[in-house]
Amino acid sequence: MSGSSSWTSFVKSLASYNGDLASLTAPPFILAPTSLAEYSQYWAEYTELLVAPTQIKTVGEDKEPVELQRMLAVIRWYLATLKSQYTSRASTLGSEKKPLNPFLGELFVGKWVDESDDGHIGETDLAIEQVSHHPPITAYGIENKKNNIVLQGYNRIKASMSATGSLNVRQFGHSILEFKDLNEQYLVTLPHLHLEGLLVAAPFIELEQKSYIQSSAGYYATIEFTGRGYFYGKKNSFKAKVYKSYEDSLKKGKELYTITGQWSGASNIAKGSSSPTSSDPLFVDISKQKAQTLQVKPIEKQHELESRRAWAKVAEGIKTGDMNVIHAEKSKIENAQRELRLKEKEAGTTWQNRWYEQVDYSKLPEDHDAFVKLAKLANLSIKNVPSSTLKGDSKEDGVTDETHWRFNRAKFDKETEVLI
Ligand SMILES: CCC(=O)OC[C@H](C)CC[C@H]1O[C@H]2C[C@H]3[C@@H]4CC=C5C[C@@H](O)CC[C@]5(C)[C@H]4CC[C@]3(C)[C@H]2[C@@H]1C
Repeated sequence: MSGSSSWTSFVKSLASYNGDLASLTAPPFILAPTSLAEYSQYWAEYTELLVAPTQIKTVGEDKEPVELQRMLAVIRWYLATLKSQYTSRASTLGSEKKPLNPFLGELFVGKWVDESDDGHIGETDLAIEQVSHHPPITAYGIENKKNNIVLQGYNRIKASMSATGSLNVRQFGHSILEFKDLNEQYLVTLPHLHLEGLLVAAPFIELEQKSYIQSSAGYYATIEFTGRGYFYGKKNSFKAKVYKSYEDSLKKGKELYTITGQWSGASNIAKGSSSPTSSDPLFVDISKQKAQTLQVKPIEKQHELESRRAWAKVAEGIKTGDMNVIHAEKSKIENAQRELRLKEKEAGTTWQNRWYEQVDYSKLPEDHDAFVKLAKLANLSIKNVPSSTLKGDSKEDGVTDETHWRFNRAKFDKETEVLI
């Protein structure tokens, strides 16, 4: 591996890693020429699967309620997002890479056009904003007007090195998926992950523990992740269990369905609590689904806050492996940011978020939006704690903060300068 000596010294620096990823000067070959702000596009690369639940309106031949069929279709979409989120760099760049650290107010917008043969998907628009720099928080809003779908969420991570040299990453945030014509919403929480292969300069992600999906129709799913592990096991493995409600998940044998396989490939489904085998019906084969390419304006047409324009020179330096250019161009961006913060401090102002706002649920009625109701149905904490934290879990003890980032769709729809 080129630059293995610089990697060795880099790995040594990991030993004193203090949790702030930006503090690490990783060698060029491990740097992605992409800002972390872009990563939230992975929530909607499979627009066919994102839209599919809204196409289910009648009871199927197996007489399953439409809401249950839609829950299964949402789980298919969720699995596809995992493949995008956690394997895209490995499949395009050869391994996981270190993304650029977004600056406050960095924007990333784009659209997926309808590639279906009957036009049932319509256009899907993406609006990402780096809403916080300390700590780094990315908020995203995805709109599919034709089927009246809004997907919004935000992401923050806390990273730490493990004694065995892998990077443990806990995620904060969640996604809220709304099918407005059906008056149906879903709360989707995030898995924890760790990066293996750091010591051999070929890092890749494995998901771990659990994430949850709660439907406003009551259906509740747990998705448990296991990696290659020590015993025989395929990478990217998961087991999903679908219940009529959270309460049913506490009782033995109440699974409506069990789904097992690889979230990046094929999975099978069986009714009830028994784990399906490959002779059971195929649930989905994500590797056979087509991810769509996001359409992003050419850099010369972008606003100065837009990610690919702002980072263009740094990205060029990463592509040519020129550490001097990377350092010089990154410093320009960082110095400009320091200047901005200084001016704001002197003027007694703070940076105004553009399309997102912090919502403090402790000050709002429960039915302010779908979040509190869905979290309660799923016995999930509404506090600002790591995603997928259950209500009453030790992580939330003492935390009083109930603020979360929310998409202000009206502001985005009124946007005149940063256009898709
Ligand atoms: C340990 C320090 C270091 O720089 O090591 C370099 C190595 C490439 C590993 C660290 C970086 O690995 C990257 C992977 C990134 C996650 C990938 C996907 C997602 C999903 C998305 O929806 C939210 C963000 C998230 C969790 C990324 C967070 C940042 C990660 C862990 C990068 C690490 C700095």
